[in-house]
Amino acid sequence: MNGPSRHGPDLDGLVVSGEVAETTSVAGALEVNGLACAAGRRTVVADTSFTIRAGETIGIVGPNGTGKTTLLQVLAGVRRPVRGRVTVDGRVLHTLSARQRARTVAVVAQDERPPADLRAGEVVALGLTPYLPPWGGGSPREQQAVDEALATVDLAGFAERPVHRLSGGERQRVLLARALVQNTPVLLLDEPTNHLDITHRLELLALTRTLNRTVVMALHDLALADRYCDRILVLHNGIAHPLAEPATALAPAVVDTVFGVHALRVPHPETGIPHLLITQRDPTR
Ligand SMILES: Nc1ncnc2c1ncn2[C@@H]1O[C@H](COP(=O)(O)OP(=O)(O)OP(=O)(O)O)[C@@H](O)[C@H]1O
Repeated sequence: MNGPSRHGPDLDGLVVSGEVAETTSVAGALEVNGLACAAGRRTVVADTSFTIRAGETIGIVGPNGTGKTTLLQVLAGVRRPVRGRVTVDGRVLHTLSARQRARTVAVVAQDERPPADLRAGEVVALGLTPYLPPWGGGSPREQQAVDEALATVDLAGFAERPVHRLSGGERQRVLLARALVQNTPVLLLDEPTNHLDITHRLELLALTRTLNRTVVMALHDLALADRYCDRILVLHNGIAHPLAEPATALAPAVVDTVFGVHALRVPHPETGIPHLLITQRDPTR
């Protein structure tokens, strides 16, 4: 993905139909207090409290069905918590209007499928909706924001391509571009590397660290979470472990208990940067 500016696409001061998209370099602090989340009738994450600093990249990991998506939906404000509350920069998320929320939190859901008859550029432009008056849109400035976002995710020139003619990975990157033009202080990504080839997988994770916004993402690949996240939240058996730096959150004993696999943190032979090596419990297998 092509070297983004500080905010991904350059939306600083973007004037959209008379409104200025608000950008604040230090926004996006998230406070979670006594949160309990349920899927259907079942509480999947109980009594969780943590604080995310503005600009941090946070990974949520846990085995299948432990509540990563459910927690992200609550952090996005689209699912109500059973108990507790989420605040973003001091404002209680679930009391915000839909428009205010859409200016605060952008989401790329798991396996999201935009309408097949839209073009890629139209999908990205949906991210500008929170800044538009009714029936607004389509100005050259907005088109420029869409084109810049597409270039950021390495899809320059794809604006006119119908969504049904995109590959799974290209569609995933279009959805990320939509979230980038939304220009929110908080970005929530549910398994964002699904469908991506290894190049775009690594580029996406590197990109999240250059956006100067708070990124919270559910990830299955523990080695990538370890490498690219400032801190990690591990979900297991209905509880969230304390939010901690990767070396603590994914210590070998924790990985063994939660995932039943063997973890070893080894320095990369060329760079010396620690990498998490995951094998079955019997490392010879
Ligand atoms: N609408 C629903 N009604 C009842 N139970 C649900 C509903 N949606 C999800 N669940 C259950 O809630 C639990 C948490 O689901 P969730 O999708 O949040 O987990 P996850 O950690 O994201 O899983 P995965 O890693 O498989 O994507 C699972 O046991 C799931 O079966």
